[in-house]
Amino acid sequence: MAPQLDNYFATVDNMAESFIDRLRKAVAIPSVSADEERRGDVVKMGEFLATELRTLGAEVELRELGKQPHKEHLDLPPVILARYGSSPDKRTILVYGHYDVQPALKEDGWATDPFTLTVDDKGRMYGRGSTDDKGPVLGWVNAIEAHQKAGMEFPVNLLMCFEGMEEYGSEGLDDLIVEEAPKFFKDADAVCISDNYWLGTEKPCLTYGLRGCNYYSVEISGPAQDLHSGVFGGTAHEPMTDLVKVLGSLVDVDGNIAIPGISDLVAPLTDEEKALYKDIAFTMDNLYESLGSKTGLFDNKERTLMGRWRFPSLSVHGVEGAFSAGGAKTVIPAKVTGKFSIRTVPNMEIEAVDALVLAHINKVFAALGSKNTCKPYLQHAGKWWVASPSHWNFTAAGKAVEHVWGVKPDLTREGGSIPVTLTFEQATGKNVLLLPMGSSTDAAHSVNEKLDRKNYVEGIKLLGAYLHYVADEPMS
Ligand SMILES: C[C@H](N)C(=O)N[C@@H](Cc1c[nH]cn1)C(=O)O
Ligand SMILES: [Zn+2]
Ligand SMILES: [Zn+2]
Repeated sequence: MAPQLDNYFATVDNMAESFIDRLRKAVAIPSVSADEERRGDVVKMGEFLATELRTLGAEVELRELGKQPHKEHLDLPPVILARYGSSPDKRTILVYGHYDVQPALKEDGWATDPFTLTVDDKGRMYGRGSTDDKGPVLGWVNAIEAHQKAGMEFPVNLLMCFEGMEEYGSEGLDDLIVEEAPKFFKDADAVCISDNYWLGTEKPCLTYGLRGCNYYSVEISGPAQDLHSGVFGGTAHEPMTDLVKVLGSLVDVDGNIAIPGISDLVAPLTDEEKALYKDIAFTMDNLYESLGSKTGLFDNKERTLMGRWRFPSLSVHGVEGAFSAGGAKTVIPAKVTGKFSIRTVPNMEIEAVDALVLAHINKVFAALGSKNTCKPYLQHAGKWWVASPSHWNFTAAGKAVEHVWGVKPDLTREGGSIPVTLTFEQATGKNVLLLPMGSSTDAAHSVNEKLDRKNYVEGIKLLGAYLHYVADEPMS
């Protein structure tokens, strides 16, 4: 019999404004993990979350992780470990999320201040972190509060692990998960992560795979300081010119990775797997809507989905130290650092990819015959993850989606990365489910990131409903 959730749903609807207010407070804390200057705000956001949870009666610990690797002057932000309920008669679900966000500046092209939650007349709630991942993290907090307000018993024991470095490769968290697997996480029966997105705007999904990410810096230096290009142009090897050649050697315009040996690491596509793509509710128009253009690499949905989920990709992100302002400064930058990443898929191992990338860059640079110095290095890495969706954790989530949204969810993989997903699976030995709240048009990591009010409110219902179905599901 389906759990009786009408009271819970009505309470969530009644509390919607206060839940939006909680998100507004969270978005106002610019917890950008990649920005050293914002480290205090990342800590503040962790403390905000801890206070919200304590107020609701959860037991909360702030775990320090020590210094940030390669940046020893910086303390890593704390991991929030929390427990709500400890009944031996209930199942225990471990949820993970992150309270840090990607960088955001108004001048990047935001229509509104990125750290002021701005709700438009269509219920689109704009703000950095709204969908990635403050909305979903607060979804768990809100689900606890709505149960209390509704006078309903919470259906499971909830363990929570919220980190503040996910957008910077989850520095330090792997070790904590491994250490706590037999301690704080020992009662967990399954794991749930809400930190990805639907494929489109209408149909919810459950996600059973993620790509990994090897993130690189290539530092090229030569002159002792920036130079006047009129005085020194034509007399010295220029770091930026070298870097453009190196970056240009990595990938072609059709998205093919040009590093020798990379494609040999990719697991071959089977006929069985190929057949999965046609039934997924996704159209080329979904892609164009998310892109805001028609500049897709492929003209059909199957190949597009494969490009996102099951083949690697290489993206060039930026150049530190290069002239980037408006105007026409005639400078030769003395030192430039190119940033690029490779999204990895089965069976690409971090170390194997790394060896090929470094060998390729060193070879390309050597062939330039430049007297500058080139230093490529792996900045951070996370492994890909693919799980089995044939588990009661997924069955319960599927029923919850049908109850809340009235439709069976698609089973999807995700092109992005959540580095600790595999660690949770391996360290706890439990099934991991990704249960997204936001949609394909949310523009995570981009300008004008948003979460639709409907996805937030129904998402809070969904997280709560999932826990009820989990409580009812027979162990398989
Ligand atoms: C999918 C998740 N919400 C996310 O955005 N993950 C980041 C994590 C990351 C950062 N560096 C490497 N991985 C992403 O996929 O970019
Ligand atoms: Zn993100
Ligand atoms: Zn995220």
